[in-house]
Amino acid sequence: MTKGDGGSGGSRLYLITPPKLDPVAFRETLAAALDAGDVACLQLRLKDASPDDVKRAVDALMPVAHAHDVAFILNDDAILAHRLGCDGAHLGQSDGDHAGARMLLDGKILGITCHASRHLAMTAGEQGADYVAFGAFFPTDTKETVHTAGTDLLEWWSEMMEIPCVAIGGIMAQNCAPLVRAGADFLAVVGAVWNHPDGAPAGVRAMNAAIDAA
Ligand SMILES: Cc1ncc(COP(=O)(O)OP(=O)(O)O)c(N)n1
Ligand SMILES: Cc1nc(C(=O)O)sc1CCOP(=O)(O)O
Ligand SMILES: [Mg+2]
Repeated sequence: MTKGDGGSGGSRLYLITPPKLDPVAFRETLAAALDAGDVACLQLRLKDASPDDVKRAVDALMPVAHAHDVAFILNDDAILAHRLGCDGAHLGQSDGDHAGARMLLDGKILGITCHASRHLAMTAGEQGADYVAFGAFFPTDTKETVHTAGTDLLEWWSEMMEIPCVAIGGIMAQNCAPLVRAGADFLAVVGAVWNHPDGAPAGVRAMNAAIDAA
């Protein structure tokens, strides 16, 4: 993950899967979304799935991501990400030992959730995170959120640090401009793409157009 070089503000799209999916049926949906425009990486985020289910999803979806030159990141589990040959893992504050994950994922991507905390972000950077994620920026139906982040955090981080930052939480084409301008390297979205009324490809196009226009 390098600092954004996407749209005018430098942000790129970070796509996260819906929390439940049928891997085989979802292959085509994903391919159509990735055909529609620039996506830097795809995070497989299946909640309450067994390791076997996650493996089936990785086997079905990682080749689609790679065919589109999109990095494939597994949520929540660094050991499984390593075992399944993913390009990296995204870990929250309750998803195990970050320093151990850093060693295991040598040469791979490690992203860490930092909520709205400068302290957590500094610690993640010291532990070798390839990106830090701040959120939630806006209300979201995708997940119950406790923390609220503001654009000051993105400005502070991007002025001070070379490590890329990801903004997440309720981000849509209509509200993303301030995040782009504040220095978010990546905008992570679920609903803006998968719940777009005109379908996921329209969601990807709308997000990229909004990033370019910011
Ligand atoms: C890019 C990105 N940022 C934040 C999160 C949230 O991670 P976490 O706090 O572990 O919560 P869950 O996603 O596991 O519910 C994320 N997944 N991706
Ligand atoms: C998975 C996740 N993590 C968040 C955080 O604040 O850490 S918000 C969130 C949900 C993102 O989905 P949507 O783009 O639909 O709001
Ligand atoms: Mg997690």
